[in-house]
Amino acid sequence: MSIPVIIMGAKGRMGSTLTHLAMESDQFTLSGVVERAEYSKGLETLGCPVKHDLAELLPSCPGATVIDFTAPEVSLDSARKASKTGNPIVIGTTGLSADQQSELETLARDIPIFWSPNMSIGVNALVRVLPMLERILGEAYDMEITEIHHHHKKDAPSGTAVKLAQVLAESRGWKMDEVGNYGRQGIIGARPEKELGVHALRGGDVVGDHTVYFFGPGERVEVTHRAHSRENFARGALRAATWLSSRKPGRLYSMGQLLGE
Ligand SMILES: NC(=O)C1=CN([C@@H]2O[C@H](COP(=O)(O)OP(=O)(O)OC[C@H]3O[C@@H](n4cnc5c(N)ncnc54)[C@H](OP(=O)(O)O)[C@@H]3O)[C@@H](O)[C@H]2O)C=CC1
Ligand SMILES: O=C(O)C1=N[C@H](C(=O)O)C[C@H](O)C1
Repeated sequence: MSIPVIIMGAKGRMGSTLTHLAMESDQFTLSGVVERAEYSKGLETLGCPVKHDLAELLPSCPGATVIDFTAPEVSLDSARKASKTGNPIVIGTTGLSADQQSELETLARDIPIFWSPNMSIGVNALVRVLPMLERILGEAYDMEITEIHHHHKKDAPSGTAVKLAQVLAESRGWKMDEVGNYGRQGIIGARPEKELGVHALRGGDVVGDHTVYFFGPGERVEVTHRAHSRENFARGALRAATWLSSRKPGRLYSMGQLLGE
């Protein structure tokens, strides 16, 4: 069975990767793409409808899954539009505010919505194993996270770093809004024991690196994930679209459920 998909932001880094993978695969049908008018030149060669507003496409694509890697306000708008027509939606956009996340959760009661800040299997495997590492090493180990991304990236820290920090903080019984330290400068004094540093580096064309550090007495453990290409994110999103097509609404789904919590 072929899964019909609509790609938002088809000229973007993730949008174009998704569009090409969906076109190449017989497991997906490209029902249409959406891109802003000034950037949509060339998309007509895809041989599917090209629109500038998702709302123009949805009524003619019942059941098609929208895949959206754009910007927070755009993804939220896509979810609102999809909720009017009942289309499922997979969102990979990061940098959503707490209010935007909570609106997604509300919309997910009406339509199937999947949102993950990182669609790679590797990072989601890390999400699983980090609490175990944290428990084994214990509180004597200071935790810090660094992330490196290309110079075009708009949000910081990355959605993945935010997720990894949440997982580590929860494992230690901490709250990120109480212990998070996002970059250091000046005479800051000694590092408090109850702190979790998250630091963003930007430059060049780095696809996405994340390192979690556990600094302990006389040693340190470093766990690194490096994405080599955007294809692994896109393949994860297409896998999510397939998985979501047989899910009912009710809760905001993520990679945890897809991989079997
Ligand atoms: N979850 C995951 O695994 C991953 C998530 N991401 C996240 O995905 C998001 C996008 O990243 P990336 O692809 O690098 O960014 P890009 O800027 O390359 O792509 C975003 C695209 O969306 C387009 N867009 C903006 N507004 C609209 C609109 N109203 N209608 C249609 N299209 C629109 C942009 O057009 P324009 O250029 O005109 O603004 C652009 O083409 C980011 O939040 C990033 O963090 C990225 C990789 C993996
Ligand atoms: O913007 C990107 O490129 C990426 N964004 C995601 C994030 O913010 O975590 C995932 C990946 O690291 C690439």
